[in-house]
Amino acid sequence: MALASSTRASALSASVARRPPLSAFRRASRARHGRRARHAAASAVDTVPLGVDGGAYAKELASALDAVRLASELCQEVQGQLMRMDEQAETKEDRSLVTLADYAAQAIISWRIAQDFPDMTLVGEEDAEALTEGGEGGAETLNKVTNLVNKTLKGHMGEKAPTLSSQDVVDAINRGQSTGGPTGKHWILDPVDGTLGFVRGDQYAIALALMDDGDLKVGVMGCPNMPKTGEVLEFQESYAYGFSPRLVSKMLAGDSLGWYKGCIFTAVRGKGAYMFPTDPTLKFEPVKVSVSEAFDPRKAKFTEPVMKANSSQGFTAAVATNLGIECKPLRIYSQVKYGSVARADADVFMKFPKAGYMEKIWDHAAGVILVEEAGGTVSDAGGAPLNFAGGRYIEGLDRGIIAASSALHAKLLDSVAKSWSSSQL
Ligand SMILES: Nc1ncnc2c1ncn2[C@@H]1O[C@H](COP(=O)(O)OS(=O)(=O)O)[C@@H](OP(=O)(O)O)[C@H]1O
Ligand SMILES: [Mg+2]
Ligand SMILES: [Mg+2]
Ligand SMILES: [Mg+2]
Repeated sequence: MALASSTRASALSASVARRPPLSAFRRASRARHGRRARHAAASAVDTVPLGVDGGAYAKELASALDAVRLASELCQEVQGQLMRMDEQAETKEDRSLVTLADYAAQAIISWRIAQDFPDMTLVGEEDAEALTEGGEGGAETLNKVTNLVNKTLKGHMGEKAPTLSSQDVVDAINRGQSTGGPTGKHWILDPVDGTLGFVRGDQYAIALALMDDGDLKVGVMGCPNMPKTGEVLEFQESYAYGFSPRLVSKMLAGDSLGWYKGCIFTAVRGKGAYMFPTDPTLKFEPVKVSVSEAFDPRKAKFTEPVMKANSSQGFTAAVATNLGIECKPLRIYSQVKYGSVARADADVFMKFPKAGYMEKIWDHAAGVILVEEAGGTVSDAGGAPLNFAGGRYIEGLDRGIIAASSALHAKLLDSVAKSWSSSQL
């Protein structure tokens, strides 16, 4: 299967052709979500667990949650195929990995949000160029992506599910080519963040955020392999398969009771951050999540990217030592790292990419609002908040990204400054 470049902007289409009647989606959504559906006037609002308040963004939160649930299910299926070697990852022109799931998750999320917000704009990681200009291989991939999207919709909506054409799927993916900006509402999407973790059977995240007039307002992050119990993250295992007896006993030591892994996080500006199971049939109350309170350097943990190529692990080790942290780093693929800081599995997150690397807004948007709403602070290495309104990249980023509880953030900033000047000597 040959895949062509995904970097050149493709022709855009603002709408998905043959959109099914909204009422069909709403009826199916109600049927699927059973009892709660009777209380809700608007369609997707029934998907939001009781106690999670979307405030002025209730409709956007509901839509985002439904979209991320669809994509989570789809990704789990593809990860299973990858583990069984029925499918394989491909390499984009920038040498990064891409799978059927990256395309299909962007398509299904884009399509789902557009059902509720037909004029929405989306800053998404993927484009469909490799599927439309990749010759026979591209056509074959597009066919598989389309089948995956339709199968997932059918699983959720039953007979009422629309059948999207390949062109619908291409249009939905390419809607993600927006450059965002400081005015109006823009959705920001990483359909599969941590694709390397995804293909290795490990952690990944479906990361969706809404920015309104330059400020992040909503974040929904699906983490289908994230264990409910934080300390389990330290075990280097294949989260896509069953767990080893050692890990299961560790998980059962918590109060998991049927919810061992699979977490969705939601955050709405001013309304807090919550976690509940990815699997909608598990009826657990949403848990309000908060960053770690006290900082005890002997017990503190910091989290960072797995790959040395993505962040300087030597520099972060120096910062951690300066803070007095003794534990080895918790290296996790994807924005699951932000989730682990938000629910206090880790106290600190750091990422220091190579000089010249431009961070993309979809790699951080959902995670940042999640940590902020859990009581934390996220900034660049100079202490400035990240700028999500400057286009597809985080403009003006000073060196790297750090996150911690608001109290610890000041100390962290100080340690970064000290370690930076000594590393320059
Ligand atoms: N050179 C370089 N430096 C820094 N960051 C890079 C680099 N190349 C890629 N990326 C982006 O990193 C995203 C994955 O981040 P992770 O934190 O999951 O990295 S790691 O695999 O744990 O090391 C990854 O996101 P996905 O493509 O969605 O997986 C990339 O956008
Ligand atoms: Mg990628
Ligand atoms: Mg990413
Ligand atoms: Mg991605």
